[in-house]
This record gives sequence, C-alpha cells and structure tokens, in this order.
Amino acid sequence: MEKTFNLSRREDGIAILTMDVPGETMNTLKAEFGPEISEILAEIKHDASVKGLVVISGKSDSFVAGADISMLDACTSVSAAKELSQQGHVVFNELEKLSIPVVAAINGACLGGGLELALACHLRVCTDDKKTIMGVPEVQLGLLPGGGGTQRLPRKVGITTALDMMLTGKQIRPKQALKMALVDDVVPESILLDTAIAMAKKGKSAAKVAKKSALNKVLESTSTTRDIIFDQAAKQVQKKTLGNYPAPAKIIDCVKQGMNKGMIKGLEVEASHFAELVMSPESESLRSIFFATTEMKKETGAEGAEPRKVNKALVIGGGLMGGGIASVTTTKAKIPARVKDINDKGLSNALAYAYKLLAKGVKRRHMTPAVRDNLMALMTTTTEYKGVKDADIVVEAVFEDLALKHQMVKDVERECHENTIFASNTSSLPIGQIAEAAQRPENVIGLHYFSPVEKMPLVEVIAHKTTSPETIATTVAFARKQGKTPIVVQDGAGFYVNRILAPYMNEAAQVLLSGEKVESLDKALVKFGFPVGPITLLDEVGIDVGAKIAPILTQELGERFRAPDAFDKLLADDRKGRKNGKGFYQYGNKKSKAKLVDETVYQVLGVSNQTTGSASDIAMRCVVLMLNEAVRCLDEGIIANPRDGDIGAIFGIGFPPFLGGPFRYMDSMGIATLVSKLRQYEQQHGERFTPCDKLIQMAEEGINFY
Ligand SMILES: C[C@@H](O)CC(=O)SCCNC(=O)CCNC(=O)[C@H](O)C(C)(C)COP(=O)(O)OP(=O)(O)OC[C@H]1O[C@@H](n2cnc3c(N)ncnc32)[C@H](O)[C@@H]1OP(=O)(O)O
Repeated sequence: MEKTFNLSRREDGIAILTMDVPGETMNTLKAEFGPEISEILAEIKHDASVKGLVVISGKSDSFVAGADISMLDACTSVSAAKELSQQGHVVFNELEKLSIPVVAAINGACLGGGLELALACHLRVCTDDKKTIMGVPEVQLGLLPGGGGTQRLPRKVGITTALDMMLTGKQIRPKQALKMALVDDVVPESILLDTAIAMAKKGKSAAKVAKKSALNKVLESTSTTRDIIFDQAAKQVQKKTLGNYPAPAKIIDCVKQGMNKGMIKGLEVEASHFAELVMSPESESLRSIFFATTEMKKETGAEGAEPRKVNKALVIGGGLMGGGIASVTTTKAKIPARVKDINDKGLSNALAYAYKLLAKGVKRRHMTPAVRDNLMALMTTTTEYKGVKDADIVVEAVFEDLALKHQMVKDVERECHENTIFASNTSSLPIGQIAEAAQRPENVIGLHYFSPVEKMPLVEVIAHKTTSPETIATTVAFARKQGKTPIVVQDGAGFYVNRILAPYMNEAAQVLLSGEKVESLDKALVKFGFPVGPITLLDEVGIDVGAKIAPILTQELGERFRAPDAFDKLLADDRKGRKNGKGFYQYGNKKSKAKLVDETVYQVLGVSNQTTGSASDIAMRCVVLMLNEAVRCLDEGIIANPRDGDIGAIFGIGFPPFLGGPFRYMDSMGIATLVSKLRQYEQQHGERFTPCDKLIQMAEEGINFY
C-alpha cells in the first residue's frame, strides 16, 4: 500500500517529512497513520546525522485539513473516540519532544488536527497565498481540538486569543497568524521549503513569542485571574448558545484545567471531553451538514448537464436585493456585473453596497485598496439596455409584479443573446407563470436569494417544467461562484423555504393573538435554537412582505396558509416593521439599546389578556407545522431529498443546526411521536395541524427519512 509519509534526508542534515495521503485531494489525519509516523519519529530520534526536520504537505495547495471527519463519524463508542484523541497526543508529544528543531512548512488549508500537528512542531512558516488559512474549526462540528490544541494553542498565542479561535472556529490568514506568533514567518510559496530548512538550521530559539496586552499579561498570570477570563467566556458562551451546543463549555474547561493543573491533566481532560462530543447528537448533526454540503458541491443540479461559462451578468434592479446580488457577483464570483435600474438612486445603492462590502475587507486587511478598486471596476451601471448584449445571465430583482416581470423577460430576449439566462429573484411567483412571456422558456429559471444577500448562504434554484438542464447547471454554478449553497427546487408557490416558513409564522401569529407576549414568543423559539424569534423575523423581513406572500400561498396551496385577519390591522396602522420604524418592536429609541416591544401593538391587534404558555409548547406548536409542510414538499417533489430539505431550512431560515435540519430532527423525534403530537394539536387548535399523508404512512410503516 502506498505510504502517506515520506522521509528524505539532505546532505546538510535536515530531513524532510512529506505528508501526502494517496488518492485524496486533501491530507487528513487517520488513526492508521499512528504506527507509520511513530516509526519514522523513532528512526529520526536515533539518527544522529539528522540535525533538523521539516514537515510539509505533498498536496499542491493544502497542508492538512484536520482529522478525517468520516473516521470520527465511524466511532461507535466514547472509549473508541477517546482512544483516537490519545493516539494523537502520543504522536504529537513524540514530535514535540524531539531534540532537533522541527519546522512545519504550511501552504494552503491548515485546520483542526492539521494546525495541532503544526503546533507540535517547534516552529512554523507559512506562505502568503490566499489559500493559506489556519484555524481550529472543530467547534463548528460540535467538537473541540482533540489533538492537543486546547493545550498548545493557549500556550502559544495566549489564552484569550486561543479561546477566541477555538470558540468561533475562525480562519486566520497569514499576516494575522504572524502577528499573533502562530507562525514565525510568512513567505512566498517559491521559498517555503528553503525558508523552513533555514529555520531548522537556526534552531528552536527562533520561535516567536506572542505579544500580550498588559491586561492579558496580568489576567493570564495566576489561576485566580485566569478564572476571570474563563468565567467571562463561559457567560458569553451560555448567552450565545443557550445551552444548545455542549462543545464551547468543554473547550473552556479543557483550557482552564490545563492552564491551572498542567498540560498532562489538560490532555486527559481534552481526550475525555473530545470523546463525549464525538458521540453527542449535536456533533452528529453538525457533521452531517459538513458531509451534505461537501457532497452538494459535486452536483451540477441537473443530471448530465454541463454548465455554460458566465462571463458577464446583468442585474435588473439596484435595490436591497439587486444591490446585494450585484455585489456578490463582483466581489465574490469576480464576474463583471452591469446593474440596470430606472433611476440613479438604485444604481448608486448597488455601487454603495459593493463598496461597503469591499471596504470591510480592506479594514480587516483581507485585501488591499488596489484589489478593492479592481473589484469595484467590475460593476457598471446603466438606466437603459445598453452594454447588455453579452450578458450570459440576467438576474431580475424588481417588484413582485407578474406583468413587470413579463416585460423584463421580453426586454432581455430582445436586448441580450439567445443563450442568456433569465433568472428571477421572485420570492413567491411561480416561475412557470413568469416564463409564459418567453420565446425561449428553456432559459427562464428562478434564483431566489435571501436577505442580507452577502450573509445568507442559501439560494433556491427553481426550475419550471421546460427549464433546460443547461440553464439549471449554469445557474447552480453561477450561484456557487458567488459563494452560495444552492438547492434545486421545483416550481410552486413559495418554492421550499418560504413555503415551510409560512405555517410556522402563521402559528406564531395565532399564539400571539391567543394572548402570548411578543417577547415570550420570540424567546421560546430562540431557546429552541432559531437565531431570532418569528416576530422579530417578521419585523426584519417586513410585515408588508409577509402580507403579500400569504395570499399567493393560500390561493395556490390552500387555507392552511391564510394569515389571521387581525394582522391586516397592522398594515392599516402603517406597521411594516424595521423598514419604516414601526412594527412589533420599537425602533430608533435613543434612550435604550434594549430591544423593546411596542406595547401599542396589542391594542392594534385587539389583544388584551396576557397569558404565558410554556416555552417548549409555544415552540413545538410553531415548529411541527414547519415539519409537516417540509414533508409535503418532499412528497410533492418540491425538494429532491431530505438532505436538500435540511440544508435549505438550516441555511435559509436558520433552522437549528444542532438538530441537523427538519428531516433529521423528525427522525430523532420519531415519526410516530410527531404524528401523535400533530393529532394532539389538531384536537386542541384545529385542522391546520392535521398530519400529512406521507407522515401518517411513514409512522404506520415505521420508516425514517435517513
Ligand atoms: C483532531 C481534532 O482536532 C478533530 C479535527 O481535526 S476535526 C476536523 C477539523 N477540520 C475541518 O473541519 C475542516 C473541514 N474541511 C473544510 O473546511 C474544507 O474541506 C477545506 C476548507 C479544508 C477545503 O475546502 P474546499 O477547498 O472547498 O474543498 P472541499 O471542502 O470540497 O474538500 C475537498 C475534499 O476534502 C475532503 N475533506 C476536507 N476536509 C476533510 C476532513 N477534515 N475530513 C475528511 N474529509 C475532508 C472533502 O470531503 C472533499 O473530499 P472529496 O472526496 O474531494 O469530495
């Protein structure tokens, strides 16, 4: 079997250990590497001719992407997971204890166990390539750095910096890494190996020491003062996760125990906590998201179809959505985008949107002003159909008016070329209806973004009956270049995300009208795991937007989508939400930063008595309707499979990631349990809770979604 590690000796006494996992695009750490690498380290240890060691990757653009997540997923017990961590400790301790200088030469991704490997080396040098990133993203998988990272990282960069990296999983770029002494030098790739060899010759003393602020020096100096850091971090973690994610608290405990009781104790605690997390349901859910999104990256969206190249885009509408779409096209996909609007106001909004995004990159030193200016130059503007003939895709983000969109279709077919794709950002109008105005309906598709466009990862790619496979594949590839995670959904009112969101929002309205306080309702769903509560979401999206979508869904899909009549009173009272500073919450309150409910809203809704139901019951009433609708979407073929339904709900509306998405959550809850819960609510609150046929059938047959 081909070996993963190759040791070559130079005449100057520096040995080069190259890691290159056969047949894999990325190096990942696997349990079976343990004996191989331990044997090599023993050989080096007893070879007096070796004066120094460089550890480098054989992959062209990555170092080590961490432990093999599939290996972790295959663990069947806490003890097996603990053994994995302990094996890693043994190897990394052997590496660290070598008397000769050991230098990690890093180019590309150096993440998780990969960074832990580098930290077990005495020195680190990385390239200045934009692919070079370092970090410990384990927390995003519901894990913690199990290869000694909770012990070596704080000792290298300081406790505060280490906790920030481990609790966020953030990626560190080369210059940042140098500044925090995570690496000892940053060089062009062409001299990476030579620099590492020179460092090995120079010796361990060349290692940088992290500069700490005077405050951190004091705080990190004694166990009593360190506990201030740990207690503060624990409070922040609890406030952010509400106890839904166990990993952060365990990370803090590993660092605390290790810094106060020594590294041996710290490693013991790390192995135990790591093992518990590997076997936790939260980590299983989060790992499933990684596998799902990685698998989706390989799919074109249309069997057998190859995407056409998009050299230029036209965005019609420079408003909030159009400006965002044009911005991610130029700043992320680096594709020229021409923005058309009826007046300069829309055009200047789009330019300002892009500039603001780029300015952030310059401020964070992720790019230079020159790069910013080059990317800004990719966006051009017009109030007429000029300079659009060569647009390969047109994304329209204008009012939700079918006649207007029909006009756009005709304009684009007239002004652009015969293969130009017409992609509508409509959030509710069936694409098939929009395509009725087209001479070439095969080029018409839906491309539904979520606001704010630069932050929300999901886009829905909506094919109508005659959308061509090439149009689908090209649109999917275009969205991916924008940094999006696209799911292909079939045409139908509300598509997938808005369709499953509507019953959830309507039930929240019902709960509110039954006398529940706004803040209690929102808190209940945040405690369940949503990023914000449904009432906050309604204020943010716009009460008027919700009011516009509901009738379309009701007409197309049935009475269960009808919003409570009382909500019409809100618009009558000119309450649109944050957009006009008047909604369920107060806006523009200079006296207090706290988010306060506008208590007058109860009077407008005609709600007087205030009841307080149980948070779990409030949440369950809203969530089970989302689940029921998601199953209908699967049954009708709106979504292709449960995986897309889970990713769509998590990335589109923030369905709690630690639950794995609606379909994984239903499996973990038990389909029969869900059906009986729906039946119970049906008795209490009416037929909107009637379980769909698919769920009833699955409950009877005792089958799951996965
Ligand atoms: C020891 C403890 O500390 C525990 C750990 O180390 S847990 C693992 C921590 N590491 C990570 O979470 C990194 C996960 N990977 C990524 O974030 C990305 O893959 C990347 C940023 C490294 C690269 O992204 P990209 O360039 O988009 O490439 P892909 O995501 O498509 O990945 C390419 C192939 O590599 C496979 N892969 C990447 N990382 C891992 C991993 N840690 N375990 C297993 N496999 C991994 C990925 O599945 C792709 O495989 P394919 O066969 O080519 O599809």
